[in-house]
Amino acid sequence: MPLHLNSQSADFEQAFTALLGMKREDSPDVDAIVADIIADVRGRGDAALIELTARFDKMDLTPETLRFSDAEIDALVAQVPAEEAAALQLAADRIRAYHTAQMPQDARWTDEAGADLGWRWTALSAAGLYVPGGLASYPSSLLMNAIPAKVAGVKRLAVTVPTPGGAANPLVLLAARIAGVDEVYRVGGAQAIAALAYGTPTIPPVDKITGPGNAFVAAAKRRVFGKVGIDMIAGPSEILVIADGDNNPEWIALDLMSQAEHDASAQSILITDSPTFAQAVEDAVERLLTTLTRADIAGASWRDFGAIILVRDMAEAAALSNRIAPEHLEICTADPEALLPQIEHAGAIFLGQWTPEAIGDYIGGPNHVLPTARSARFSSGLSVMDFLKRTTIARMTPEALRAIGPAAEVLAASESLEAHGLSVTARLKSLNAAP
Ligand SMILES: NC(=O)c1ccc[n+]([C@@H]2O[C@H](COP(=O)([O-])OP(=O)(O)OC[C@H]3O[C@@H](n4cnc5c(N)ncnc54)[C@H](O)[C@@H]3O)[C@@H](O)[C@H]2O)c1
Ligand SMILES: N[C@H](CO)Cc1c[nH]c[nH+]1
Ligand SMILES: [Zn+2]
Repeated sequence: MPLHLNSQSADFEQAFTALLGMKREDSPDVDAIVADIIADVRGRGDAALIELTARFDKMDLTPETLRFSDAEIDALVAQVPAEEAAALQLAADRIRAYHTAQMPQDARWTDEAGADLGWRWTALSAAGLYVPGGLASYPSSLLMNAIPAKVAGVKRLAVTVPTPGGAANPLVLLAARIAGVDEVYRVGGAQAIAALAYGTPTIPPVDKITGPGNAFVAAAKRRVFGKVGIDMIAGPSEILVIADGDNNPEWIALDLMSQAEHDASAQSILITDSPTFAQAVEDAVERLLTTLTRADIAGASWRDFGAIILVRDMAEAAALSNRIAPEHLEICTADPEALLPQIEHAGAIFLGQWTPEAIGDYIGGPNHVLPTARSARFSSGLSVMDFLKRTTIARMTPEALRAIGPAAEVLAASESLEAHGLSVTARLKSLNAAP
């Protein structure tokens, strides 16, 4: 049974705070292992990659076979059924269009002092994308990471994917091809992250690493941060549905289960003002859990981390949602647009009963790599901005320097930084000396 909370009950605040503080991830002590793996890859390059891949992925590689050849990618891509290829292509087109609209503008203007100011955006030179191996690998996640990078203008994009026992997912290779990535390596885990960050003779280093992975991958990303940029450390998936009583309980139950089936540590929460509807959704979930393929995972997630919260009205629902700051928020009310301005913290918002969260996972256009574990309070989902840098630009004319330079001299003196002040003074003197 999921947790049941009622905003009117005396112990609500205590129970809700406990819900917010729930620990949903094991953090096994992998850091020492990862530190050794990174040092090994830095020291021995490809030889370490080959040895670690034989140990962890039961696969024999040579420097020549670390990278998928074009012919190997062709052969795998040819195995993908036409219907799946068409769906992946449509997803890619829509994700590309959405992220193209996201591109920020350069700016340049002259202010009242005559100073020419602005900024410009430029892409990272090279990015690395980690794609988790085995059954956990999602071709949709490859598109969600690679397409924003391409749209931003990243010239080189390298993908690493473990292929345990030699098995590769053809859809992942097709997704790479559709996204325009042809540099794909058969390495995984901390060794892949180390190779992307520090480079080996076969894998040139990148500037930023994105993509999800297990505890070893996450620990390695934390360790290489600083040497390279990283996106975020994604936690188990979350969905919060705010729904009034005028919804189909079966649909809402499916939406809750759509994230529960990702991971036994995922979290699905329903907030509603209707006790009858709450009961109907709970009954619908129980029915679903007798048929869903991944009922074991979804059931564990619902039982251990699921919650149903009864509130007085939708304003209260919005306030609680803001405290939860969910990765995904569905607003299934008569007028979702009316509630939207009250929502301050959510990774992605889905409005109305015709917008199941799964549309956002695959085909809507927005990115599905989103902040989890309440980090939507201070961060956003993956976007073109993750692959761009903003550089400021300033140009003074003599008039502008005359107008604002003296204040710089004063501030430099106040910080006892003589050369700073003199660099302005020298120019002002030359201006004053000019006939
Ligand atoms: N979009 C998403 O957020 C998303 C998508 C897919 C998967 N995931 C997550 O990715 C993870 C997939 O995990 P996975 O393990 O199947 O694949 P993975 O690719 O993350 O990890 C496989 C690698 O882990 C390393 N490894 C395994 N055991 C090790 C050990 N004892 N010591 C050192 N290294 C070891 C190996 O190098 C192996 O190649 C899951 O946690 C899943 O939740 C998230
Ligand atoms: N919902 C996941 C992120 O929270 C992304 C995903 C990939 N495939 C299906 N769903
Ligand atoms: Zn999903």
